[in-house]
Parts: sequence; C-alpha cells; structure tokens
Amino acid sequence: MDDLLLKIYMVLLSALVFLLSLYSLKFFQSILIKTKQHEGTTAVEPPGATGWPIIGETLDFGRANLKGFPEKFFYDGFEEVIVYPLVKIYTFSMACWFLLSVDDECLVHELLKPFNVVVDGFASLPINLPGTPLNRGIKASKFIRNEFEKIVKQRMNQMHLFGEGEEKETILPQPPAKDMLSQMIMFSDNNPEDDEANVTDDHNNQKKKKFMSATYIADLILCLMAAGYHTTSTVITVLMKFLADFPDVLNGVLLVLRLAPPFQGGFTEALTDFTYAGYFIPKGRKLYWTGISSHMNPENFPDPEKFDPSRFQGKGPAPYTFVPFGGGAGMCPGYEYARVEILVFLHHVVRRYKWEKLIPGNINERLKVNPYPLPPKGFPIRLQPRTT
Ligand code: HEM
Repeated sequence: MDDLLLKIYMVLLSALVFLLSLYSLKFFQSILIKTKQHEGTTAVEPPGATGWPIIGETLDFGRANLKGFPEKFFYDGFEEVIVYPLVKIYTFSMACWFLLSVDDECLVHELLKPFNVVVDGFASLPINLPGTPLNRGIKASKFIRNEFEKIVKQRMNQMHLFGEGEEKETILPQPPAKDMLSQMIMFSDNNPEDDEANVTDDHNNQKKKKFMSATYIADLILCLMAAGYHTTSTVITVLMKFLADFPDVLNGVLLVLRLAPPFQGGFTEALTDFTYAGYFIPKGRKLYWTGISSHMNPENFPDPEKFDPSRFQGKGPAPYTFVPFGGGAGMCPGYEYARVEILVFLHHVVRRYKWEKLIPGNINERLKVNPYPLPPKGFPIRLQPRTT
C-alpha cells in the first residue's frame, strides 16, 4: 500500500515538474524577440550577435533614441521593428515624465527592466516559488517601490515637506514640477469628520493637514503606471495593425477600443437587488463584467465583427453600450490621459511613417487574447519614413 502511494506521489511530482518546465519554457519563449537589422546601415549593433535579444535587452534597442522622442522613436538602422515592445517603451517613458517628471533616459531604463518583471508577475500563475514570474515580480516590485520612494522623498524635500512620520508644514511653496507627483504630495485630506489627532492646530493657529506618506504615494504611482502600461500599449499596437489593414481609415481609436478592449473586464459587487436578462441578482452578489459582450452584441452594434468607422459618427453609440473604460463611479481614471497618449503617438507616427505588416494575414483574423488582445508576435512591421 505504501509502495503504491509512493508511486502515485512520484507520478504526481513528475507531472508537476513537467508542467512547470513547460510553463517556464513558454515564458522564456514569450520573451524572445526577433529583430532584424536593416541592410546597409551602420547603426548601433543590436544586443546579441544573433539578433535574438531577450526582452530585457530590447530596452537597449530603444535607448539610443529616447532622447529625441517621439520624432526619433524608432531605432535608426532597423526598418523592420516589432511594434508592441517598442510601444511599451513609449508608454513607460510617457508615464515617467507625466507622473514623475523623470526624463533621464538612463533612469527610465533602469526602472523599466524591473517594471516589466512586475507587470509580467500580474498576469502569471499564482505560484510564489523561487524563480516563478510571480516571485520575480514581487522582488522587482520591492526594488521599484524603493526607487519611487526615493524620487518622492526628494521632491518632498524640494517642497519643504518632510518624510513619513515627521511633522509636515501646512503652507506649501510652488511645486518645482507641475506633475502628478506634486499634486499627490500637495493633496491633503481635509475632511472635517477627521478625528482631532489628524487635524490639529499648530502654533500659528493654522490647521495641520493630513498628507499622504512617501511610501503610499510610491505605491499609487506604481499602481497608475501598471494600470496604464499594457492597456495603452495594446491599443496603439492594435491601431497600427488596423491602420495597416485599412490605410485610408485614420480615425480608428474608438473602433479599436470596441473590437479589442485591452481591459477584458473586472469584478464588481451588486449595490442593490436587480433583475438582468431574467436573472435575479441580490444585493452583495459578486459579479464579473466584460466590455466585449456589450461591444459584440448586435443589438448595440449591428454586424458587430465589422470594422466600421461610421458607427461613431453622429450621435454615436447608446449610453453604456461602448464601455472600454468601464462606466459609472468606478470608471477608469486614466481615460483622458490614455486618449492623449494614444493620440500623440498616432499623430507623430502617421505623419512621419508608412508601414506594412511583416506577417501577412487575413484582415479579419482574430487577435490573440493572452491576456491582452494583440496581433501575433507583437506585430512586426516594415517602416518607411514618409517623404510627402
Ligand atoms: C486604453 C487604455 C485604458 C483602458 C482601456 C482602461 C480601462 C480600464 C477599465 C475598464 C477599468 C475598470 C473600470 C471599472 O471597473 O468600471 C480601469 C480601471 C483603472 N484604470 Fe484604466 N484603462 C486604460 C488606461 C489607464 C491609464 C493610462 C491609467 C493611469 C494612468 C489607468 C488607471 C486605472 C486605474 C487606477 C483603475 C482602477 C480604478 C478603480 O478601481 O477605482 N488606466 N481601466
């Protein structure tokens, strides 16, 4: 009997080891990116003599050009580029600049590497063992939080505020940078319902305000960066694909968001009893909503699979039928920022470049959702500067 149990355990263990190896193999394959150097150029050597750098080193790929961004965003000497990893450098650099006013390209790249490990950890199996994506993500998040905290504290000092747990001045000078970080540092909770300990009078008879700690702000920044990273990068990549498929349609942002919302859905809770499609949903029931089910409902969008820009002309879709950013009180707070980021990118790329797909495919082929809806292999393209 003991022997039998031992055999069963051995079989289960081997199966587990086999599954884990498959999973890691898939993970490592997924981070391999092929790049090709444009013939006849003397541009900086790509990392890895074989032209098969892993994604971490792909960051070096954009390094030379971040300065002149976005004009020189695409790596000189590569006319064939892979859109998705490059766009992620763009969205991350924008976030560093917009949220923290960090535009030092070395620092951006120093942060990007661990940041990628953090966001990969989000969409991984929940196995926290040494070497798993989740474990690596947790470790990288500690590093990146720490780095953000240093930036926050430095700014707090510039603004004559002090670190966590220390006394805080109430009168703030003009912030050195008008970015999200300054706003967060200046934001104070003035809720009159606050208890006496939190809102007291100082010797100048001014109300002491409750500010957020550097650690908390660093967490919020990381959260905003993560929420706005794959989402906007996916939209831009899919837009590039649709624009390659439909070169005469440049007004595609809304369409892409309907056909391929990067945020697949989310958990929510019923605030009150209600009936939906014949089902009674009691107050407090946990629910999962998906945008794509509204977007693909022919009652909302006739012939829903069709890429048809005219749908958004005139009055546009009925309320709560087009919900890529969610709806109601919980709607995405990064909505306007995402729109600007995507439009700035499109404005520059459309004016400066023409592009064609390197993997030919049916224009109606489905995007692969894993977990973001993307064209195969990160969408390799051939770029040409626009001459007219
Ligand atoms: C195309 C880009 C984006 C899409 C499609 C998108 C979509 C969404 C959706 C559907 C939600 C859930 C809303 C709900 O539960 O009702 C959400 C939440 C959120 N998004 Fe975005 N988002 C995008 C970009 C961004 C950006 C750029 C930021 C930050 C800079 C951001 C920050 C957040 C945050 C913090 C939440 C959580 C809000 C909460 O729970 O109260 N998003 N987003």
